[in-house]
Amino acid sequence: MSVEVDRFNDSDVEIQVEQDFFDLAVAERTRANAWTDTSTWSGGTAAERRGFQRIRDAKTAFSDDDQVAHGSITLEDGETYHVGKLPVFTEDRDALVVSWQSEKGALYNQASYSDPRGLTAKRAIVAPRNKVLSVVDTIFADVQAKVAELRGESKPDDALLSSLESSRDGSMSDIASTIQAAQDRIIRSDKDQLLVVQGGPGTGKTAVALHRVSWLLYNFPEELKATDILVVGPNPTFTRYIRQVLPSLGDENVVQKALKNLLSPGITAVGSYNDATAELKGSAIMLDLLATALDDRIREPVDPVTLRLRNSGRSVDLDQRAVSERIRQLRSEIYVSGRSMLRDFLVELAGIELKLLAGTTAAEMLDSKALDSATDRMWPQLSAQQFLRELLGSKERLLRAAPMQFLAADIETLHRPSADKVSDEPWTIADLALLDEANELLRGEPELFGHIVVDEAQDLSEMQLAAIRRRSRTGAMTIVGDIAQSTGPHASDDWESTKSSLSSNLPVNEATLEHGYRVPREVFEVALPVLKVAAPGVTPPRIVRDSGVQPRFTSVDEGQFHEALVEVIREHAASGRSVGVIARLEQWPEIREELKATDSKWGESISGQLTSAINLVTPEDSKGLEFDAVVVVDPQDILNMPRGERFLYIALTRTTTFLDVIYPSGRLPKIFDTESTESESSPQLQGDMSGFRETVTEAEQGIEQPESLTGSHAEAATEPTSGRLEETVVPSIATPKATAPSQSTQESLTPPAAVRLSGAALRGVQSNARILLDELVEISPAKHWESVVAELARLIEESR
Ligand SMILES: Nc1ncnc2c1ncn2[C@@H]1O[C@H](COP(=O)(O)OP(=O)(O)OP(=O)(O)O)[C@@H](O)[C@H]1O
Repeated sequence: MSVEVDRFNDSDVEIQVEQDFFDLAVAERTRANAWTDTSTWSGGTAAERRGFQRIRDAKTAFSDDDQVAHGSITLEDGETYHVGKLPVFTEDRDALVVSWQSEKGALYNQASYSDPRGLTAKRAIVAPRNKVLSVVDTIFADVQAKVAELRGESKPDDALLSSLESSRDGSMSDIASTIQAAQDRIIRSDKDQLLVVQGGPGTGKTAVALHRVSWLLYNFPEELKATDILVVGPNPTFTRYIRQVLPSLGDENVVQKALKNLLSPGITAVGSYNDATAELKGSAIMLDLLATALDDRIREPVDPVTLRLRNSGRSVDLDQRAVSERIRQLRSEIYVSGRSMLRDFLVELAGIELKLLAGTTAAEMLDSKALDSATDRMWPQLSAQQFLRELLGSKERLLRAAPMQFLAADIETLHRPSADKVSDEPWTIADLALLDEANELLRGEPELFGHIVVDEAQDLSEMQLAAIRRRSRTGAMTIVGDIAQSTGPHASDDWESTKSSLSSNLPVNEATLEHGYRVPREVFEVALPVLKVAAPGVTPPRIVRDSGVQPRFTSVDEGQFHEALVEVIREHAASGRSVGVIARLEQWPEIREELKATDSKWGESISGQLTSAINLVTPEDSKGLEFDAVVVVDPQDILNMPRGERFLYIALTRTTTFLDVIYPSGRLPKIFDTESTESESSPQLQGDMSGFRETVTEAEQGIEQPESLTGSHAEAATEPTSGRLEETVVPSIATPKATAPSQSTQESLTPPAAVRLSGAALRGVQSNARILLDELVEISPAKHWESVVAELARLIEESR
């Protein structure tokens, strides 16, 4: 049996020891940064050489203020190693700090309750700008690890908790210092595979995928350069949101692109969701249609081919059969090369016919414009846009190219009148993948990458997956997403079609991330009934933390809706929170008006730019993003979208702490009905918090009506209500489903006032105590509970 105990080791001695170490390491790092040439050094292990190389490459990525190490590990033999983002060596090439990507550095994140990986302890070090403020020691001893192992759970440590509770500023940060063991296994799994990672909202899929990129670059420098890796995101807003993570790990120059910019750079798509056309255009059957349609543009001549000669009224006739024969040979070539070879052949044939005088060439004698037009008549010069426009604009062309399985109705679905000019063509998101395929048929392979990461991959059509697959050199990819958040016209209920669209001869593996880090328990309880309807087959994430803040539901009279909404938004912004206001685009004009009227500044997801304060976000754009506070505007409106339940689930799970749901009076969707949802409990939530989930009895239910909107979440946090929804009514219209405070088990664990623990320390104690309590309750009959209580008291005392 083993137990993990977190100790806040605030002793001055320990802090001074660490400070001395930090001073030395910072000095060595500065000295190493002054080197201009490390190439002459060829000694040491491969890992050390990579370390040196990395120091040189990362010079621009790290400032002197960057924390030189985020923790340390102590091995069973007593050796201690500090772990940081960048290795640091002394002049004698001793490693002072090992990189988190190295084998030794990995142990810091890999060690867990059930598997300490040969560590006796690890220490998290808080040292902003390299000034050591505190250290937290995790001691791996026998009893508690066994408890955790039996429960199959991982308890968030304090470093993780404080990272999760830190406020967000509109762009994602790295997690190198708090990677969890299960995440670490995915980050370091085999390079040569197609790896699909499924995980609920906030389980760290994006973070894991990006850290995997960093790990690959560190460990396979010969095979993978930063420019060999492609990270594909769902839209430019998301790409902007994540773009700082890799540079903050020292990895600049990785290509990070939104799908539409990858497929057809420079073309603005006027996207359409969920219509039959998008669905058909996304299906793999379009691959056949496009190939046949392009081939159909190549015509064999029915008469001799006549070419005019330069500066004379004369021409030369070429044998129609010879030209046709050559065209048949060239059809299998890439389109543009085939055309160029045909043109060369016409010149060659003309040379034979013309019986050239010595010193002259056929190319000189032929009129080049006439030669081009003759070639064009058989093999037209086409851009991808021209080809697709002419195909979609002609039922005859579509009909000739249609594969067997096509119905007449499919032709109608695809057909659309062409715009007057190619540049005016109203391309849709679905067209971009068709243009990409057309480009490949016309010009051959696009730029290839050694490893491709795709985020939010659950929404991709077969055509989009084909476009990604063709950019992969070997098929090695990391694909992350959540089936429950799959919403487009290609929404699927499993990963099978994704795997088969992307597969190569490399192994295909699927991994799952189970723990939800972003969303606190209070919020997930609200999202859970929505998930059950949105994706009944999907297992909910195991939520790792409570925030102590209850979600707030606010009903407002129609006439005052936007005024009240903006008041809620401004309340969050005034507290320095990043705010995501998730509303359908149709609602935006009125929200904008009201924000303007109150002199507020805000960012908009449709422009791709988020701010660290107020942001207007569409449900579609909200995928992958997160904020300190989320305001969901008129949930019924979101439910009315196609796949509305999934969009609502996504919207509700974007917050790290505060959730406001605001709706016009009488429009609270039934899905939030507390009575119908309260009776169904979540096995996952129970699994995580058994014995601690607050249940609301009939007697406890009541109508709580705070007086005005000024009641804040912060107040709710200091005086926790155990009801599921905190409901605010503006103006004073009664809403039926609010609940009154009840005594929660969490409250009963609060230590006496004399024990002064920081918030994170207290939660650490409570969390340890909970695990132990559950375990003891399970194995002890009720008469032994006295000893359980004594054990709790001891734990609290020990953690002071
Ligand atoms: N080990 C960790 N340490 C610290 N923070 C973490 C850890 N794992 C995840 N997080 C944080 O949790 C949040 C959610 O992570 P991320 O965006 O990667 O989740 P996701 O699974 O991609 O979510 P979604 O499905 O909603 O896009 C981020 O703020 C991330 O930094």
